[in-house]
Amino acid sequence: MTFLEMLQGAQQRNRSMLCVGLDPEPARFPAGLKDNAARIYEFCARIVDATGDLALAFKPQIAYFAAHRAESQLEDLMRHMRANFPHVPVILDAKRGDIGSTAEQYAREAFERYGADAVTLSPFMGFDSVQPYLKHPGKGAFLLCRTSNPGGDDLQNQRLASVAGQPLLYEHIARLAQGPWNLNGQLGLVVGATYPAEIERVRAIAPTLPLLIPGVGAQGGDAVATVKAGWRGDGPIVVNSSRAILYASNGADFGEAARAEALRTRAVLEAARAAA
Ligand SMILES: O=C(O)c1cc(=O)[nH]c(=O)n1[C@@H]1O[C@H](COP(=O)(O)O)[C@@H](O)[C@H]1O
Repeated sequence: MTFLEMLQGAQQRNRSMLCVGLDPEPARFPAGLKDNAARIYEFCARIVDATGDLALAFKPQIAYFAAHRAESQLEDLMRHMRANFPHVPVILDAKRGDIGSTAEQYAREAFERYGADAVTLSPFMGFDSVQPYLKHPGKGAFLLCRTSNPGGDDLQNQRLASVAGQPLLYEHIARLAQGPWNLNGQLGLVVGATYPAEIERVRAIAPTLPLLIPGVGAQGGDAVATVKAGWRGDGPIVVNSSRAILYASNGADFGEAARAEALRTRAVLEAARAAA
């Protein structure tokens, strides 16, 4: 099964465009787990169990595990997600980008060590830094295109005078990903929910690619505008929310609160899709 087929299957089964982001910060854990990096797995597994039937995808952010020397907990979590929610794809948010020989190792880390279904990548170093990931059949790769942060403007909104039509850099990335770089249909793009006009522009250039769209929830992106700008029947959107779900409560009811927030966000997204 390809990553795209897996996404489409989860979308239909869970009636969801919501990606639950797993960015565990022990300092924000509830009492009993708080400040204890040895409990990262436990915290995340509770969130996964509370939201797995509502999610289109899960997205663990690798830095939140590595910073606490918690890679083995991430391995356990990947196994937990696979065992309990085998139909929900897992996007490892690693934002890698390096020369081909090193990229081969990063690809093995994501797909073989952690067993991820897809990974996030920076396209900054060009196609040979992306290609090693495409040698893993059925796996997906989301290229950073128009990111959700304000500093995304610094490079992504620069005009490329040397390219026909003088596109902005993010438009050029979208064109490459929809066309010549997408050898086996494995690519998608990352576009921030904080910039709906740019989501619309990317969707026009890349009508069929899956779009990973972070920025609703804690970053204040507009979920309804996001769906309106990005959703097409043949181009799925994966709308990520991390902190708003993870820390919906800092009490013992954090799992229930995460579920309530995931339900709420999923409903907003689905209503916007029905109206689109
Ligand atoms: O690639 C990403 O996931 C990503 C790209 C982007 O442009 N903006 C962005 O916020 N992210 C990630 O998405 C998550 C957003 O988290 P919240 O703001 O807590 O929902 C974090 O893990 C970010 O690293």
